[in-house]
Amino acid sequence: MLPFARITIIGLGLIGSSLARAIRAEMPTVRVTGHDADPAVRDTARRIDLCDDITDTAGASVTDADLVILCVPVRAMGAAAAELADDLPADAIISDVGSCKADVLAQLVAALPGRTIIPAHPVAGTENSGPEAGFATLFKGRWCIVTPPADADPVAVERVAELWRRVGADVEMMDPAHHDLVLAVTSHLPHLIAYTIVGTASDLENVTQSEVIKYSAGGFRDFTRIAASDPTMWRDVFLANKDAVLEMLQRFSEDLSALQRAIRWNDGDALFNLFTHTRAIRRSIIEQGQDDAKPDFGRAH
Ligand SMILES: NC(=O)C1=CN([C@@H]2O[C@H](COP(=O)(O)OP(=O)(O)OC[C@H]3O[C@@H](n4cnc5c(N)ncnc54)[C@H](O)[C@@H]3O)[C@@H](O)[C@H]2O)C=CC1
Ligand SMILES: O=C(O)C(=O)Cc1ccc(O)cc1
Repeated sequence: MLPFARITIIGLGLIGSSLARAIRAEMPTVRVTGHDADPAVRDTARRIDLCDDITDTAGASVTDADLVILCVPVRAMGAAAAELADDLPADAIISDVGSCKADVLAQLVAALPGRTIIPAHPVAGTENSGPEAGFATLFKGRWCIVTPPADADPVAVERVAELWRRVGADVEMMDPAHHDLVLAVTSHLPHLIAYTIVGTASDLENVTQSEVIKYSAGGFRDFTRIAASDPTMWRDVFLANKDAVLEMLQRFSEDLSALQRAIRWNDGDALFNLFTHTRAIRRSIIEQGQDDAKPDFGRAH
């Protein structure tokens, strides 16, 4: 049985539009309604026939929904939820796709007290944004981490999990705070490092911009892809997951200082031992057949 019959998607960018496409591809009888705060995004969504219906107000999009999924930047979640609160049916489940979970849960609980809130995070994406960047297969073979509050209704949790399985994701359950720590080191810190290194390279006085572009082979080129990610989305992630990111950044800075010291003092053994260890980690990921599908969130499209 289908987990939901009428799904509303709020925010029709990369993730919202991918979800709309995936639901229509995998569950064609489900009615998909969309809303976005940006009129230009609504126009595009109508032109590309993204949903069965696109509404001009958030309230009109949820009146008969049995699931509402918020796909807006993480610091906009509370405002987006508040806007539809008065029109949300009593038995509707509300979920989201935000990249960090504890702060978003707090926003949703404050905006929708007493409602059934089952947050989730599809660990799948690209550096692109907007309704035309989405694609139906984005979630296939990717993790979706569901982070229900401690007292969540297990039936509601299972329905949300089943939705994500239907669009191809492998579902895991996690505590929101633990999710935020794990993702701080596996996703948020790598983005921060990419933004930093691309900024550093572009600021150098004695290396020209054209040299940076011309010789951006290998590693640096990968960093430029990540550093092209959406500024609004990532500003919000770092501010909403501040504590976990700062904790991981502290550890990273200490490890970077240790490497700096090893280079300064010609400690080849320290460098060799670390690089041997990290190579073994990559190889064990590949042996488990997960190099493309799970831990590396950055599959290029
Ligand atoms: N981009 C990625 O790779 C991934 C993003 N996420 C999460 O998904 C969410 C959406 O990200 P993207 O789709 O990439 O962003 P996006 O920038 O492509 O789309 C966001 C959309 O939300 C709309 N919006 C903003 N505030 C709104 C409001 N109050 N009401 C209605 N619409 C509003 C914007 O107009 C925009 O069209 C974020 O919370 C992000 O953390 C999760 C996994 C991967
Ligand atoms: O494009 C990439 O490399 C990503 O890392 C995509 C991504 C961005 C944010 C998420 O919360 C999950 C996945």
